[in-house]
Amino acid sequence: MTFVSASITAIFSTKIDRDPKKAGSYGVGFTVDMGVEARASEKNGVFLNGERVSFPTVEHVLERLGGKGVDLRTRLPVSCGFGVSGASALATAVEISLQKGLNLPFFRLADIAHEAEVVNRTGLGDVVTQSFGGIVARVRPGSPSKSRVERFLSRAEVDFLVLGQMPTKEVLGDEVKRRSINQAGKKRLKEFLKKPSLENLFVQAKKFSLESGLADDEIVDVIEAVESRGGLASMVMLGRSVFALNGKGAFEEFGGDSFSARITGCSVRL
Ligand SMILES: Nc1ncnc2c1ncn2[C@@H]1O[C@H](COP(=O)(O)OP(=O)(O)O)[C@@H](O)[C@H]1O
Ligand SMILES: CC(C)(COP(=O)(O)O)[C@@H](O)C(=O)O
Repeated sequence: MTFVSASITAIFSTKIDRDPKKAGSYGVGFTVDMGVEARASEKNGVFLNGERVSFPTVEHVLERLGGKGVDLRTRLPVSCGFGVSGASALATAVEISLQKGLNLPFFRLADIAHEAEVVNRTGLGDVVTQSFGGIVARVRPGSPSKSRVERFLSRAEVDFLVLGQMPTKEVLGDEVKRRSINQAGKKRLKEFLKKPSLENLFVQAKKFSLESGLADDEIVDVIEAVESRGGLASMVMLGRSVFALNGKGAFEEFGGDSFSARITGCSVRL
């Protein structure tokens, strides 16, 4: 079994390129001790929590490595900003390599998972965050082997509230949205790096979610409710979800599913 952490993006700006190795994103995200477990399978195709699904990002990895099938398990919601697609792609790449005795270097597998994400527009920087682990600032975009990151370790429990899905493909395909995302994302990454504390991550992330236009009224209401009780909160990119420090009490007055997870520096486990 291979486990790969969820990746929660707080701030990002896109770098689109025809070459998947050069495409990616700048930004800041973090990994937690919840994620996706993958097991190589003799059955053809992708199974998610026991059900056969269409998952082109993972199918891309299977094809590239000559794998038959994979059984994925997760308690995380899909398409809600937790980088389930990136975790699934990376965990599948590691599993298939082990099953087939390919002995490929880790960063070769990570680059294949990144390529699968970029080609299918299900993510840009998640696999980079997941390859390194912790609080990861992506200062040079691209595939894991080409990117450059600043990595910070932090001990914290983060609360999450999931209000709904936001298909990554649609947002990344919208040029107008991309323009405001990129403008805000570059600025907020710079401001985070000036003081790379967990608290400043929340401050800059909230500004990013407002300036980029990605946070809707309900998301803003949740963030403000957490703050009014003395916590910190921002929006999970890209999903209708919120992450918070001391958010549990405030979450109770809203619908949606909530759970908590710890930040981890160890994002890939066998
Ligand atoms: N039940 C499902 N609901 C939504 N997407 C699914 C489901 N099963 C598999 N998928 C695949 O998962 C991908 C989710 O990718 P993405 O929108 O990037 O979400 P995430 O934030 O979880 O990475 C979809 O593009 C789709 O191909
Ligand atoms: C924010 C996003 C572009 C998408 O993230 P997700 O919806 O979780 O796949 C991510 O890949 C990033 O570059 O930081």
